[in-house]
Formats: sequence, C-alpha cells, structure tokens
Amino acid sequence: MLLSSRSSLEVMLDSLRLRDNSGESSPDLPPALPSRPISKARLPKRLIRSTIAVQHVVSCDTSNNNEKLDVKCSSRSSGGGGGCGFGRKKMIGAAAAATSSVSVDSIGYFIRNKLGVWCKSRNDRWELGKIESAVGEDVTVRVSNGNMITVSRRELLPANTDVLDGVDDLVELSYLNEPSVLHSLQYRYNRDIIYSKAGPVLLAFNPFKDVNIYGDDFVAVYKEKILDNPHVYAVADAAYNDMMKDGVNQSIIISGESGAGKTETAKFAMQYLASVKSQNYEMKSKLIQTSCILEAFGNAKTSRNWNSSRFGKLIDIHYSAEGMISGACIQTYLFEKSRVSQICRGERSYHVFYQMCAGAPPVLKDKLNLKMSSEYKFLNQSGCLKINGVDDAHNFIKLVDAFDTLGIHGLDQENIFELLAAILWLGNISFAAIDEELVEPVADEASRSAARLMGCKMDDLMMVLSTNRAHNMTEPLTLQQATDKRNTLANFVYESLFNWLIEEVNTSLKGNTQHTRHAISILDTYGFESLQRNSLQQLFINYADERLQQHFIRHLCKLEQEEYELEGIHWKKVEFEDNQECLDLFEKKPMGIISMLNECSNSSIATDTTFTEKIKQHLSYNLCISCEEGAFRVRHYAREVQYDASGLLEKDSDKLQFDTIQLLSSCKKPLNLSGSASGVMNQVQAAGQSVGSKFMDHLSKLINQMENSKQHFIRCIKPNTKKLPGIYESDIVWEQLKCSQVMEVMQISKSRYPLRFTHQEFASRFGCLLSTNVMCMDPLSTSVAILQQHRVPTQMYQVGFTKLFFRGQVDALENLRQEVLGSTRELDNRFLGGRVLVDFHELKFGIVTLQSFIRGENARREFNVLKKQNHGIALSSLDEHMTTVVHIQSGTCYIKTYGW
Ligand SMILES: Nc1ncnc2c1ncn2[C@@H]1O[C@H](COP(=O)(O)OP(=O)(O)OP(=O)(O)O)[C@@H](O)[C@H]1O
Repeated sequence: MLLSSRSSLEVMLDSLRLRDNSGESSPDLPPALPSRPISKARLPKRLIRSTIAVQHVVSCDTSNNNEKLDVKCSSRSSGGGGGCGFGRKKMIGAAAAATSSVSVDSIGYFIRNKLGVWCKSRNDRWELGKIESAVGEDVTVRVSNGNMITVSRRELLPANTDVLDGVDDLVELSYLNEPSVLHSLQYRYNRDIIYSKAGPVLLAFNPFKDVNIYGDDFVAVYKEKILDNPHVYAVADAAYNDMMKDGVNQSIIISGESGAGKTETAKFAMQYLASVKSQNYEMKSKLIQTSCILEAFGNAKTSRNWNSSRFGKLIDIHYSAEGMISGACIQTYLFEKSRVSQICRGERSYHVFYQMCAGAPPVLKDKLNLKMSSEYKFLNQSGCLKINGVDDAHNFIKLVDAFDTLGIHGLDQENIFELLAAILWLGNISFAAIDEELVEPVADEASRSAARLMGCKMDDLMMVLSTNRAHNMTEPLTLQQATDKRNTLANFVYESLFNWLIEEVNTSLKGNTQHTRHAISILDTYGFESLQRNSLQQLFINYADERLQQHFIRHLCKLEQEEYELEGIHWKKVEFEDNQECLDLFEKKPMGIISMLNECSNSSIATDTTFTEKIKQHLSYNLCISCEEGAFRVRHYAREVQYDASGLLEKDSDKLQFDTIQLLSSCKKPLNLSGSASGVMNQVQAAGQSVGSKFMDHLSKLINQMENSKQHFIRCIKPNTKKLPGIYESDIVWEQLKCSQVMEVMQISKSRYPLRFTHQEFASRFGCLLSTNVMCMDPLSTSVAILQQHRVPTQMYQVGFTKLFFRGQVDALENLRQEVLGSTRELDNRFLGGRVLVDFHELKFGIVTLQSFIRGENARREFNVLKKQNHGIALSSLDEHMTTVVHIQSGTCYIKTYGW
C-alpha cells in the first residue's frame, strides 16, 4: 500500500503548469473558490452567488437556478473624496465593491421573489425597499415607509435577507455593499452592540456612553470563553492565548480618527491583559494606574475629543513562561509640546495644569504661589478652562494616588508640581519696550516665581529672555523673538518633565526581567489630523498614520494575496489602494520630505521658502504632492491636507539657543530635569538629527517590532461628529470604513483560507490518521493521502506548492487525532508503568514471534527498526486481516498496517 513519493508532487506541479499555460483549471486541482458557507444565516432558497469583483465590471451567473443575476461594479464616486484626483482614484476599491448593482436580467427575479434592494433617495440616503415595477432604465421601488421612489436600475444594490441583520462578522453578509454594511453596523449600534468583526479586524464603535460591558465579570466571561462575540476582551484573550500556545510575541494595533475611542480601547485591552492571570496584584494596579498619569500629562481637550492623547504610545506588557505579568514598558512618540504655550480657541492645555490649580492642597498652593487657572495666560488664552462633567480637583487626588502606587515619592512629586507651576509663571512673564522695536522682560511676580520654581537665578532668566547670545555677540530681542524664546523654554521644560515621568513609570513597571519570556504590545496611535492650519506636528502625525495604514494593508491585503499567488492556488485578486507612492514621498533618501527637511534644518542658509522650492523641484513627479505659495498639499490615503511651510524648519531643527541650554543646565532642582534634558539636547544637536529623521527611525523600529510579532488589528470608528450617544451618521461611518480599506479587507476575508499548514506540518500532525505506510512518503503525498482518505471536501482546501490552505478549522481531523493520541497515550502510560511494562515486553515478544510465523518478515523488520529507536515506543498487534505497527515518537503517533 505504499504510495509513490514522487507522483503526487509531480502531478500537482504538472497540473499547475498546465493551468498556468492554458489559463484553465486542471481537473486534478480542487475547484475554484466556492461561496463561503454562511454559518448563522439561512440563505434564500435560491442561492445567489455574489462574487463581487472590484475594479472591473464583471458578471456572475446564479449558480443554482436558471435565471441570471448580474452583479456589476461601477466606479461611481459616493462622495467624500474631497474632490481631489487621489480621492477618486481611491474609489477603485471600496466604492466599487460598494456599488455592485442589480442588473437588467435580475429585476424580474427580485420582483418575483420579493427580494430587498437598496436605492438612494433624493436626500442621498440609502433606503431599503422592494421593486414594484421596471420600465426601461427606470425602476420603481416601494421603500420601507411606504413611499415609492423611481431610480435608474444601475443605482440599485441587492440587500441581504433580514436573517443576516446584525451578524457578528460582516464577512457573513451575502452582499458586501455600502448600504448593507452600514445597515448591519447601525443595527448593532442601535442595540449598544459596539463591537463587530470585519474578517480579521475588530471594529469598535465609540458609544459615547457607558455600555456596561467591561469590568471583572466580563473579563471572567471572556477568559472562560462563556462569550465569544466580538469584544476588545476577545481580542486581548486571543493575543494572550496565542502567546502562550505558540510562544510568539503579540501586538494589538489600535487605529482610528481622533475621538474614535483608541485610548479607551487600549485601556480595556490593558485591563484584560493585567487581569488574565491575577496573581501579580501589585503589577496589575501599577499598570492600570499608569493611564491616569499618562492622561494627566499627555492628554488635553481638543475640538474633536475632550480627552485627546497628544502623543502616540506603545505599551509592552511582559509575561513569564507561566503567563504571569513580569513587567511592562511604555514608549511614546511625537509628543505635542507646543500645546503648552499655544492653544486654539475652545481647546485646553494638558489636564494636569487644571487639576493642580483646582486640587492642590493649600500648603502646596502656598509653596508654588499657585493661583486659579484663569490667572495664567498659557491656560486662559483659549477661553476654555473647564470640561463638562470633568472634576479637575478630584482628578488631582487620583493623580497623586497614581504617583503613590507607582512609587514616585513625595519629594519628586513636589518637584514635578514646582516645574508645572514654573511653566505657568513663565507664560505670565510680560515684556516692556526698551525702544521702538526691542523689549525686555518685566521683573515682577511672574518672572520671580518662574526663576524660583525652576531653581535658576532671576538675572540669568531675565538675560535669556532679553537677548540672544551667540559667538560672543549679544543681540537684543523684538517682542516676537522674546515671546518665542519664552514659549520654547516653557515647551521644552514640559517635554523634559513628560519624558522624565515616562522613565520613572518604566522604572516602576520594570519588574523582574529575568522572568520575562514574551510580550504583548498595545499600540495606541495618533489619529489622522487635518486642521485649519497644519504644520510640522500634523505632517508627522499623518506620516505615521500613512505608515501604519501601509502596515495594515500590507498584512491584510498584500501579503495574503501574494502568498496565494506564490503558492499557485486559485484566487481572484481583490484590488486595493496601495499608499506606497505617498510613503515614498516622505521616506525616499535623499530626496524625500523628511530627508530634505533634515538637510534644510541643519543648513544655515536654507529657509522655509527654499524648502518648498526644493520639494517642487525634486518631488513634482510624485502625484501625491502639489506645491503652492508658502504651502504644499499632500494627498494622504485618508484625505488631502494642506501644510503651511512657515516655521517648519525651525520646528524640525528643534534647537534651543545656547544660552537657554546654559540656563537649564544651571537649574538646581533635585530632579535635575532641565539639566538632564539639556544634556540630551546637546547630544541631539551634535548628531545633527532633526525631529523628523529621529521620528522616522523611531517609527521604523516600532514597525519592525510589530513585524516580529503576531498582529491583531482594532479599527475604532466614530459614529458621529457631535460626540453624542445614540447618533449614527452613515456618511461619517462610511468615510472611515472606505479610507481605511476595511471593505477590501472584508472582500479578501470572504474568500480567504484562514488556516494553513506547510505540507511537513500537516503530514506530521495528521500522519497518524493514515492507514498506509507514511514513513517512506514525502510530506505532500502524505498530506494529500490524508485529505483523500478522510474525504475532506475539495471545496474546503487548496493544495499549494509548499502549503495546504483551509477554509475553516480541520475539526474533524483534529478530533480523530485526539482520539488516536488519547488511546495510544493510554497504552503508553500503562506500558511504561512497572509491572505493566514487564507485561508489555512479554506481550510484545509474543506478538512479534507470532507475527513472524504468520506474516513473514515485513512487519517484524519494521518493528525491530522502531524498537531500536530509544526515544520512541513501538507496539505491534494482529487481527484477522492485518498487522498494525504503532509507533509513538515525540508525541506523534504513527500507524502502519500490513494487510494479508
Ligand atoms: N468603549 C467606550 N465606552 C464608553 N465611552 C467611550 C468608549 N470609547 C470611547 N469613549 C468616549 O469617547 C471619548 C474619546 O475616546 P478616546 O479618547 O479613546 O479617543 P481617541 O481615539 O484615543 O482620540 P485621540 O486620537 O484624540 O486621542 C472618551 O473619552 C470616552 O468618553
């Protein structure tokens, strides 16, 4: 019964070659992709195959009936593209997938079967209805409120049967078009079901209210697998289990617009991961309290979010081999320090300033000469001091609690508050004119308090704020120069304080590194930003977002499809928008935006204008950029943004004046924050690396870290711009789904093969199920033999050059394997135990002797070979029709039979 080791491989390669040459499927190969079975839903009796291809107009016949349903794709824009060419180009994927229309041939079918359709009403909203009649191009649809709407038949889209309303995974929908996906998500959102799956991606809607689905009880329910519906806890649980099972680092990548809920989602994920093994209570509470400190110092009210994170962060949670938390580490990037001195109308500076002013006890207030927040220019300039429903004084108490939990002791806390107060007083330093143009700082309460709290001499501070000193020359300052210098100093002190705090937090979370085996990282990214005036901060935020989007599509669209192609399996390619061109714009060396910025900000003669000219000269070939007077526009994957060039070079070089560095180094504070910060600054300046190039390196490291881990993606969605519960704005939701290419990811997921084994893995895992001699067969032949022998339906898998691809789990095979292993392990245990072992030897030799009498030499020889292998166990048995040799080695059971 030995199978030839060459034949199946050769046959497969031949058939693949044949197929490639002829363009047709070989009969030896599994059939083309079947429709994915719909698990929860009952399909309409007449099954309609819904192959919606993107980009090109395609038509597919109904597979099970005589009537024809054509599903066509058009590249009609459905708004939001911002009117730019790039935006329209983007519609190729998502919009095309979303506009598959009900064609002429199928109208009759829809009428007869009373099937639902989507059509757009005059106010541009999707309406669900049933076709009443069709005349020529026009179709009359009765929509759900009873009204009749007449639309062109090309504008109709098929609707899913209502059995599919609110499915957990959108991939289960028969029709993945815009209104169907939006309807399904709205159906869930209206019922406070905020999590849904889009294939491998978890969609998390911001409910803007408490939905009571978090906390210890819910953690327990997901830990025990009592619930398995989509939830951030389920994602965290999968990451934890994968880490324990495969011994591989994991990462949870959370993305979405500002205010979409990334930080909250990251906190829930962290809460779960800190609780999954609850023995290390101290580390758990430290980890949870970290958020309180990070948010106080790094979050602020913006126009989009009352608690917006003004930095990106990656939290690594470390685990021991037993799955216990052994420590954690936080990396931050792109901290927005300019917010300290400049805030837009209606926004706030960092929460901690308001918390301190409202909640500091009288003794501390006296020490800091602290006033109400309304008395500080840095805080009152925006006209917004309070946030509805937020108690700053109470949050101050919570912050001090968090400091205590993390072991940041009293003296350090006091120094932190002194520096915060110093910053506020710096902002109140005013300038008096000394002639028509030049100014000097006023020696008043503000400058005295700032100098005292920073620990420097008042005169030194006054000198720095009245002159620029370079190359032994002293130049007086204009009002603008003096104000900028003061603000730069304040921003720098705050940033140094923030960095120092992160280091302190990391020291506290370090734990026992000796016990660390693996880590789960949570990435809470900066959301894409397009403000009225966009400068360096937005340029880098949007570059980072672009880079992470590339990572997202690379993993979920590109690599997956490339693997199918490389493996030579049947696959209908889904087109998606690759943002590589836009990334090249930033990353190319030496002529990308970041390299050119770096070069210009290190040059003494370059200006913002020469920088934009350079962009124009060297990058105009790239379709993603266009230049204007004093600005340039970048066509990002999300939308087009105009960046103001003024001040870019100065912000990118981030240089402190030499006299400012000297001032900071002279500060005598126990924390020596400013001193250590100026040391770092010197190094940076010496290396000549601008903010942008440093950030690009940092981001590359971050992405590499992700690449070396198993990734789990969460996309947060903002249901409305009003930041209110219960409001679902379809166009806002669609814009977010479309930009992030979630539609394309779903298209791929709908027909993907989620489970895959190399031929070797499959053969060694399931070889024990083969009743033929597998020892001499190559892994591919073994794999094919297993699949054939166990009659795995050919629609469920495809055989690639090096791997087997499965549509779903191979539960049946797994169960069989468990049975075989279970019974052999039992034998194993029994035979290995004392007396039984003696019985086994007697039995074994009895069998062998008997066998050699009856069966000839074949099986006996095989058995003897196995017997000689010390690490295995072999057992031979005999029945009426065949002899079986069972060999257990390294946990795998091999069964060979020799027939009569
Ligand atoms: N799952 C949730 N349950 C309840 N409220 C939520 C949830 N997610 C978000 N929110 C609410 O929305 C607000 C904004 O969320 P969050 O700060 O997490 O957004 P973000 O995407 O991190 O924004 P940014 O990019 O500006 O930092 C939260 O402060 C909270 O009020």
